[in-house]
Amino acid sequence: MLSRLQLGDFRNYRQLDIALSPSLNVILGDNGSGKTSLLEAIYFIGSGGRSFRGGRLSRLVRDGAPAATLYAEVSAGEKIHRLGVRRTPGGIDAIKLNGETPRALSEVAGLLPVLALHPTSVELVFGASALRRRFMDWGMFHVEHEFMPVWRTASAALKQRNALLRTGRPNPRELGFWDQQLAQTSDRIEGLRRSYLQALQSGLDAVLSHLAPELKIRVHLQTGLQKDESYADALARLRPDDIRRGFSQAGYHRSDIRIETRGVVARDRLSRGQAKLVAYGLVLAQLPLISQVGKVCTLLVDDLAAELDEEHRNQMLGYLASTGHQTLITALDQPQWEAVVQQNKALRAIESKMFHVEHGQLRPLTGSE
Ligand SMILES: Nc1ncnc2c1ncn2[C@@H]1O[C@H](COP(=O)(O)OP(=O)(O)OP(=O)(O)O)[C@@H](O)[C@H]1O
Repeated sequence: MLSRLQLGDFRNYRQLDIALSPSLNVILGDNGSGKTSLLEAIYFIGSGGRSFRGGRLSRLVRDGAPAATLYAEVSAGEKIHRLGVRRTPGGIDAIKLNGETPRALSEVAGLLPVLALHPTSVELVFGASALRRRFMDWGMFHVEHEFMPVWRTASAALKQRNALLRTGRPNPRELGFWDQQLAQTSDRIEGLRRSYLQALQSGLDAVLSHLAPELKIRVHLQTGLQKDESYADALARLRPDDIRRGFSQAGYHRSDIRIETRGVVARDRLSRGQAKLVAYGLVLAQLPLISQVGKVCTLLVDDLAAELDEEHRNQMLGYLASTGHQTLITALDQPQWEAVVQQNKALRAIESKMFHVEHGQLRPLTGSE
């Protein structure tokens, strides 16, 4: 988990140095003060250099500054890892982990598992399949040690096959070889994804029973294969069309999670508010799976009050207090937050730290300051 974070010239933070609680951290501040930017910095470190709010990553660097710097101390059991990253508007130009220089930030993505609940999380239900694939592969990356090597082989096979297809006249023997590689690795990845989704389903049932018992949701792997078809069959069937189009239409890279409610695809049935609850439920369902492999997640929760009605928000906060994972949550003001805490026994019981941000300046708050 993240024990300390320092920022330099990141968004509206000229300088920041924050020591975090291993359980709950509440970030208070007016609109535009820098709450989301703080969560975004943590997400950037844990996700291999991504942002959860879209837009151009070059904007992460404070206006007028040459580069943003991020430094994190991540504790894992007794050990503390020290990670420093510098990002210019053009890209990441320096990374240091415990004095060594990794090739890419994605290489150290296992260090700090981060999950975020934010206004665009709902896209997990309504958005493109790539988001759901990334979501399930994130979980498998952290809990299934076999996943990453198979995924790398599959991704290399896909690249080679697509390059051959793009020539327009691929050598059949060469294509046959890559077909076999892609089919085998896709079968293995889908097997892992199926087991993962089964485990995720149990987590989802448990979360939704707290959060929104009225919602009944099932998740399945959707492969795009025809009935009883293998990947080898599908690649053979689609081969002439793949050659015409110049890319592979079957494989692990085309799968999706089918999210259903009472037998209907969820995106065609749920209201936006319900879909938000389902998206949050899916994200939170990953937590027990991460716990099972002895890891702790850092959960970033942005703007919950704006996203959920009071009843669901309180249920959600009660649930968040019980996960055992490190949580950062943003809220507008202290009286509002304290009123929420008053209503919520689980929140009162958990050890927490509170911070106030104003114009990119953060200070710790204590008690009823
Ligand atoms: N590259 C940048 N350089 C300087 N300031 C920036 C940069 N990018 C964003 N900002 C500013 O940083 C401020 C903080 O934005 P942030 O989204 O973190 O606020 P917030 O506290 O989450 O607000 P809200 O409650 O409205 O969501 C905003 O005023 C924004 O205009």
